[in-house]
Amino acid sequence: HLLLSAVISSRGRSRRRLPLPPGPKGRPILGNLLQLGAKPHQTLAALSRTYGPLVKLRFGRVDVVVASSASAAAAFLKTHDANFSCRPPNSGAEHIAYNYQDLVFAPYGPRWRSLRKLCTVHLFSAKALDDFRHVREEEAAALARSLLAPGGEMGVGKEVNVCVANALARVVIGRRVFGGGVGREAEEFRGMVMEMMRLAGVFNVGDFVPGLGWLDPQGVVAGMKRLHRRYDAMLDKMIAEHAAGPGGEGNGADLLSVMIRSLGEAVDGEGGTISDVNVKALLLVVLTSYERRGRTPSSPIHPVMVLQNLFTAGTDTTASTVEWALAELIRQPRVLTEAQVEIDSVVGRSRLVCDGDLASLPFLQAVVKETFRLHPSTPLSLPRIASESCDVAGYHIPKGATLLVNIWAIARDPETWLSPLEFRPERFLPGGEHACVDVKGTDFELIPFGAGRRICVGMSLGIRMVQLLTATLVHAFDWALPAGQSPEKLDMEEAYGLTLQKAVPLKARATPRLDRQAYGAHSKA
Ligand code: HEM
Repeated sequence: HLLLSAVISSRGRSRRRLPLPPGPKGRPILGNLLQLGAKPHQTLAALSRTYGPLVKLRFGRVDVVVASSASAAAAFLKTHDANFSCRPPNSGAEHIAYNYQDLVFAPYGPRWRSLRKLCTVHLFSAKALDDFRHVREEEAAALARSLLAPGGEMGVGKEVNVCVANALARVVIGRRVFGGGVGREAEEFRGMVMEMMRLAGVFNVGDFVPGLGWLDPQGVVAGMKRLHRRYDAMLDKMIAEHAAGPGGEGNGADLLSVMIRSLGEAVDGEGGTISDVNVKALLLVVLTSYERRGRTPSSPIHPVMVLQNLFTAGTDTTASTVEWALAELIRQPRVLTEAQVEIDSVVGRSRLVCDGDLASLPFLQAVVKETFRLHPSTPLSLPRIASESCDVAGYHIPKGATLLVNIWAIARDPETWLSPLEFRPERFLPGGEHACVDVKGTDFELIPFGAGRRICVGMSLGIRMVQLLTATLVHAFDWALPAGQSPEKLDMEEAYGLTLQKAVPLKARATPRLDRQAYGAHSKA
């Protein structure tokens, strides 16, 4: 047996190593970091036009491979997914994610699995989505009512953000967070999430050239530390209010209540159960300030970390997708009218859209898919790391390489998409070129939520929320741009961050188009 292994391994050694994927030459020390520019997803897309769908770069000391076609993405996220199921170390995980103690950055393993399961069962399963549908409907109705208030043009993104944050908060901590709509607190929260996404989107020199980390030339680490303190304070307040008792949904079905109840069964980093954890004591620890940094990977799952993940990953992604959808529809009045006609025919004009209507609105669903295609909220997905070296599509991928999947470029690939830059929902309708394509991680030409083991955990909720809110805005209002702005000239420029914002926030005037009483009622007649 030993002899056999020796023969196999010597054969492995003597086999010629495949070449690395092609890519531009980098500079000394920083490699290709300075070539990324202000919109790395666009720069990387341009590089893939020169070098092909698999490009190799070097950021400081780190090898980076970028996949920019559906088949390259499938090779990594399907064929080799197990080897790419961890995320690379980075300053964000250290300074913001409580030293990797969260769900987004946790190494693939038992702790990650138990966190994911907890969230899936209580928030994102079909049953959980059903149990909380009234929450989404009530918050969508509150959004519609807030838009009724007279007052000229409004920032659509801000309004939607409050709505999404409240809907999420009700299922996660059992209460709304911004009772008063767009106000100081809501603005501050949104600012924090946007700052987090901006900082997390920066390719931080210190992550790639450890020797330069102390200089923090882009100010990323300093910014993250500042932000971390503000986040901490906000989450502590949320948890304290939760612990203070009644006033929330009241039935203890929210995720925080569930987590507090189930902490005793939580799985630690080594795969064992922590059965002797006193839940009450743990909650107390949360409520009094304590040293969170430097916790070892075997520490128990902590509610704060998961809450932070869910609020950060769930609000801006969802809200900015709705903002992009509305901007596209305002730009193309024909498509907006078609969506309104469809919803009117199913819902009428005497009530708002409800969750149960969505399945009967194929055109609206196609509008949402087309928005996810052109404006995926995390254009470079979230990075993965090669746990071992491997061969992909005829190239050698070294161990420790960072994988970036350019889901933005894939969804605009002219090899796959007809008139890729046109907003044309019909492509997803029966008879269209992509009639059977969905966004759920199996059709690699459209993977706004990523794919494979670490696909977005909140995908089911994200899709429902974007559909419901887009449908509500389209059905309940006619939309007009501020005087002097023409729809076809609407600015659609992108501002890069971990999430892709509209560089110029959409401002528009909403005119109600339903019966007055509809804005207070959303149940099926
Ligand atoms: C429009 C909506 C959304 C989009 C486009 C989106 C996109 C993504 C993408 C691309 C990833 C990386 C997947 C990968 O590595 O392959 C991700 C991960 C994640 N998303 Fe989302 N997301 C959305 C909404 C949400 C919501 C509503 C939540 C929760 C409330 C959420 C929570 C997460 C978490 C926790 C992860 C990390 C999962 C892991 O590492 O196991 N997302 N998302």
